[in-house]
Amino acid sequence: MNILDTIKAQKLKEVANLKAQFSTSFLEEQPLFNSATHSLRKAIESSVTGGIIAEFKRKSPAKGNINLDANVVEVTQGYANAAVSGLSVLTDVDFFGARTNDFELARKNNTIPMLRKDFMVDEYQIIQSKAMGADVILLIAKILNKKQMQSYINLAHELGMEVFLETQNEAEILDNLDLNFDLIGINNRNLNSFEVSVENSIKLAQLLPKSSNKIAESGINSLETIQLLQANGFHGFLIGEYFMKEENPAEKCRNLIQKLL
Ligand SMILES: O=P(O)(O)OC[C@@H](O)[C@@H](O)c1c[nH]c2ccccc12
Repeated sequence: MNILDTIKAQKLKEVANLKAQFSTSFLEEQPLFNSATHSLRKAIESSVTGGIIAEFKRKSPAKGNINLDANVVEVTQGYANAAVSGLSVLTDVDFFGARTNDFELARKNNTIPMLRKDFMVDEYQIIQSKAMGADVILLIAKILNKKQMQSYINLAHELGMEVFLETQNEAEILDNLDLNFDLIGINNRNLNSFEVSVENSIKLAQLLPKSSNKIAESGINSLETIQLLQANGFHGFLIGEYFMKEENPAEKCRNLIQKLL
């Protein structure tokens, strides 16, 4: 089994356990469930600081341990103070080392748009995302069929959240362009082989309409790469490891943004 199938199988089990513990009406009673959301799309469109979405990630299947002991409040507040457009916070425990309260702690201490980074395979997780205070959910085209994506998008929108659609190849883009997602990410990293190719993302970006909000994801580790991606129509940049591998991730982020100004 490849890694994505392994993660997906694990997620389905995790969701079944959660459903048995917490009903959706319990989730809907959570204080954050009814809180107002913040638009990541608008934050990126109006950004004067480069449209960075900074990620909080302790480890990953691709890179192993990155920064296991990082303090989620310190790092995410530091990112926000560096004037990023949004935060991406991993919530997967098994493969990405998230602690169960990372997202909630980040949410309670930040007001900028927050993307819940996880593998959505069930509507339950969309409701759970809203209860956590997420502004945006991630849908990964590679692990969902079109019917699922459409219904998850509708539900997210009903709950006032935006949808970030992640794609990685030509078919995933062309087959899904008619969906009403809010932001579209092109992942430089193939989630099965872990191979990173910025050139692949640049080529794929040409398939997207001008009006779409294009985000380049993964393996971004230099000012030059961002400038090359900007010149090829990308508006936003999702960056994790480049910041998180430092003892002070927010400082690294601040330094990069200063160079982008
Ligand atoms: O740490 P990087 O290489 O800067 O990548 C960030 C982000 O793109 C990556 O974490 C990611 C992209 N798509 C995902 C889907 C699930 C989990 C994680 C991801």
